[in-house]
Amino acid sequence: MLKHKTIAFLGAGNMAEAMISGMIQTGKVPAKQIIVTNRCNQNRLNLMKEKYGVKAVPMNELPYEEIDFLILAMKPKGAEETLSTVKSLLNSKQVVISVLAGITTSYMEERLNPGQEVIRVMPNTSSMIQESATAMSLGTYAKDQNAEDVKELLECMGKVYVIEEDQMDIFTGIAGSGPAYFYYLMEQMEKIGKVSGMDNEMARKIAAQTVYGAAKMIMEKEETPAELIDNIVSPNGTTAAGLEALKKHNGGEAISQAVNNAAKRSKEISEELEGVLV
Ligand SMILES: NC(=O)C1=CN([C@@H]2O[C@H](COP(=O)(O)OP(=O)(O)OC[C@H]3O[C@@H](n4cnc5c(N)ncnc54)[C@H](OP(=O)(O)O)[C@@H]3O)[C@@H](O)[C@H]2O)C=CC1
Ligand SMILES: O=C(O)[C@@H]1CCC=N1
Repeated sequence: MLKHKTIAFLGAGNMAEAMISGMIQTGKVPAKQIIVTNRCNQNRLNLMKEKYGVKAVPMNELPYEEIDFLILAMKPKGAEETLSTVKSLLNSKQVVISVLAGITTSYMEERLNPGQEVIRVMPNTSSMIQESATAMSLGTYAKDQNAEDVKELLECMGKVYVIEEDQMDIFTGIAGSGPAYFYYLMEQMEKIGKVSGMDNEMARKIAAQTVYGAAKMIMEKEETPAELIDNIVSPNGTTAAGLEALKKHNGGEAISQAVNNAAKRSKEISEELEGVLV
């Protein structure tokens, strides 16, 4: 089905590129069926065209009548203006998909024509290599067939989880922002490796392989994280010493706070844009 769909991105930034990269790699969506636009950065559009073979056009040349799925991929603060612009350009068969943090389906529905299908999505930048953990929540009017097609589209970018929209903030805290926490962690590992005399490229690869292996164990084995930790810890050994330092420096609390703070910010964005004081 996807090969007959035309998908347009309003926004040509990091997230749009990661999603396009994932889509193209599967071969399920022909590059010529993908259109990308932005407000002003022509260099960026040229790059998307050259790198992925997609169509890249100025905003005023976007062929709305050809579009099946319109993906909003600009910053959340641009949502209001964009929705009011596209409202009169869309027909009732087109689906609006938003990847914007904090923008709720009801926010979109209130600003579009009655009955317009909307789907809220939260991918992450690992879409680039088809390893995103992506959430989707359906708006009031999303039809089953379109929801299935959008899920198939998102599966080009990795794993997809259909969730209730009230879980979207916490999902954003864990998975939308999550890659950044692991990059941060790996950056610290690389730094300390370097301080101890290790080549930093080598330390980076070693840290990444370690995180990758640990993630793969969780994905492929039945054991819980606690059981997997148990398999590593020797009494009075190196891991016990490492974990003791993590606990002493509130490592667990730091992670919880990071996720919570991101989730809180997602909720705040919704409230700010709805005009509710926070
Ligand atoms: N980066 C990430 O990891 C994730 C991001 N998101 C969401 O994705 C969205 C985009 O983030 P990201 O790609 O990182 O941001 P970027 O700043 O990299 O890209 C934003 C893009 O939107 C364009 N743009 C801005 N305003 C408009 C507009 N009104 N109409 C069309 N295009 C516009 C910009 O170009 P120009 O200025 O030329 O218009 C630019 O190409 C955000 O809403 C974010 O919440 C969601 C999940 C993960
Ligand atoms: O930082 C942000 O707001 C966006 C949403 C999730 C990841 N990046």
